[in-house]
Amino acid sequence: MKITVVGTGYVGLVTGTCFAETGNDVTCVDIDVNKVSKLSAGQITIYEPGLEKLFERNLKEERLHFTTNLAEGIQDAQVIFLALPTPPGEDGSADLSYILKVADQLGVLLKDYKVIVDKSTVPVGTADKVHAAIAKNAKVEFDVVSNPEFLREGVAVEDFMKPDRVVIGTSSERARKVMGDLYAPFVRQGNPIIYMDEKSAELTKYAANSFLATKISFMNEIAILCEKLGADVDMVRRGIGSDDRIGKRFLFPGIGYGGSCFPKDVQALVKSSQEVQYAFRILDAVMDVNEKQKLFLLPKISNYYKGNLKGKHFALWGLAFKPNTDDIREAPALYIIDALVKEGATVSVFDPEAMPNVKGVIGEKVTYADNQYTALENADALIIATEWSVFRTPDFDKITSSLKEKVVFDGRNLFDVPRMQELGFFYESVGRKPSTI
Ligand SMILES: NC(=O)C1=CN([C@@H]2O[C@H](COP(=O)(O)OP(=O)(O)OC[C@H]3O[C@@H](n4cnc5c(N)ncnc54)[C@H](O)[C@@H]3O)[C@@H](O)[C@H]2O)C=CC1
Ligand SMILES: O=C(O)[C@H]1O[C@H](OP(=O)(O)OP(=O)(O)OC[C@H]2O[C@@H](n3ccc(=O)[nH]c3=O)[C@H](O)[C@@H]2O)[C@H](O)[C@@H](O)[C@@H]1O
Repeated sequence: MKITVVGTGYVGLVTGTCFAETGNDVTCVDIDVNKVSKLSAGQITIYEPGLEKLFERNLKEERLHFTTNLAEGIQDAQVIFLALPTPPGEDGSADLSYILKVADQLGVLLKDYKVIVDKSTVPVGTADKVHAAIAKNAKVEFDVVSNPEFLREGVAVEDFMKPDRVVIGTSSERARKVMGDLYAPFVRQGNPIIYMDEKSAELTKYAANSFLATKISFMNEIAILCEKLGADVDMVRRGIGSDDRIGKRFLFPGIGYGGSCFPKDVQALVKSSQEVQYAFRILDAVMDVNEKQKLFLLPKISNYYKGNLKGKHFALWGLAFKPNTDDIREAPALYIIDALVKEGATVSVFDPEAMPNVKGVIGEKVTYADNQYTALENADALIIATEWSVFRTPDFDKITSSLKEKVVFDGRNLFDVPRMQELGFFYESVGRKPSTI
C-alpha cells in the first residue's frame, strides 16, 4: 500500500519505517528542512535501538522517502498518518494547532478518496475537528480515523512491530477495511485489532497513559510509606505484582515519571474533564505526587550533609528520562541538578546518550564527564537518576577509589541494600532501609 506519514519526529519515523518494513511504499513529510535532508541522506535523527537497521534497509530498497512538500508527499497515498506534535498549551490542554493546520492544507490537496489517520495523542472530539477542517475545502470523499500509538521510547520498534493491541477508531466500513489490511502483518501473532468509534479510541490513549502514571504514583506513595513504617518496597512490589489482576509491570518506584507523554497526557485529560465540568480527582493527586517525587532524593542528600550543600560536588549518573533513549523531556535528573546548583553544589554528569541534548538545554551549568567513572573524580557522593544497564553492575572498587566518601543516593533502586552494606557504602534508595556506614 502507498502511505504518507506527516511529521517525522519520534512516532512518525518509527511508524514510517515499520510500515515500510512490512512492504508498504512510505513517504514521510516534515517541515523541518534540516531533518528531511539528513534522513534523505541516510542519517537517522533519533536514538532508538533497532531502528537504524530497518531505516537503512528500507531507504536503500526505496520503500522509504522523505520530502518537505506535502502536496508531493501525499500523491497516490491511500492512507495519510498525522504524527504531529500535540504539546501542552498554556492552560495544560493539548495544542491542536499543528494538526488542524495540516488538516486545512489537506482539504485543498485531496484529489481522490483517502483515509486520514490521527496517530498523535489527541483529545476526544479531535477526529471530528480534523474532519471539519478538511471538509471545508475538500471536493472528494475521505475518512478520518483515530489510531493512537502505544509505543514506548527505547523499545519502540518492538512495540510497533509486535503490538499488544492496535486500536482503530472509525465509523466508516471503507476506512476499517483499509486500516485492517495495513495492520494485518503486525497482529498475526494473535494480538487483536480493537475496532471502536473515534471518541472511544481517542479516550483509550489518554486512559492508558493516565492509568500507567497512576500505577507509578501509587507505588511511589507506597515507597514513602515503606520508609516510614520500616517495610521494603521491593518485597511489597513482588508481593502485589504476582497477582495477575495487578500485574508485575509499572510497579517500580523511583524519582517520578518523566518524558514527553505521561506528564502532558495526564494534564490534558484533567483539562478535558474540567471542560465537561468534571473534576478528575485521582489524576490531580497523581500529578501532585509526581511533582514531589522528582525531588525525593533531595531531603536525603540534605540530611546527610546537615542541611549544607554549599561547596559539595556530586557525580550524577543518568540524564535521560529513562534508559535507552536520549530524550530529556521532563527528565527528573534536570530537576535534581537545578535544586543542587541552587543550594550551592556543583555537579559532574554522565549519560550514555543524552549529554548532547542536556548541553543544549542547560549548557555549562554542570560538567560533562567522558564516562561514568571520570564523573566520580573528587565527588562527595554519587547520585543515580536513570537506570541504564551500564550502571547496574559497576566496578565498586573504582567508585570507592574515586569518591571522597562512599556515599550513594540511588533514585532507581539499582543495587542490593545488603550488598551495599557489606561493601561499606552509605546508600539511600527509594522505599528501602538505608545502608549505613
Ligand atoms: N514520543 C513518543 O514516544 C510517543 C508520542 N506519541 C504522540 O505522538 C505525537 C507526536 O509525538 P513525537 O513524534 O514525539 O513528536 P516530535 O516532536 O518528535 O515530532 C513531531 C514532528 O512533526 C513535525 N512537524 C511539525 N509541524 C509540521 C507540519 N506542519 N508538517 C509536517 N511536519 C510537521 C516536526 O518538525 C517534528 O519533526 C504526539 O501527539 C505524542 O503525544 C504517542 C505515543 C508515543
Ligand atoms: O504516549 C506515549 O508517548 C507513550 O508513553 C509511555 O512511554 P514512554 O514515555 O516512552 O516511557 P515509559 O517506559 O512508559 O516510562 C515513562 C516514565 O515512567 C517511569 N516509570 C516507568 C515504569 C515504572 O515502573 N516506574 C517508573 O517510574 C519511567 O522512568 C519514565 O520516566 C507509555 O508507556 C507508552 O505506551 C506511550 O505510547
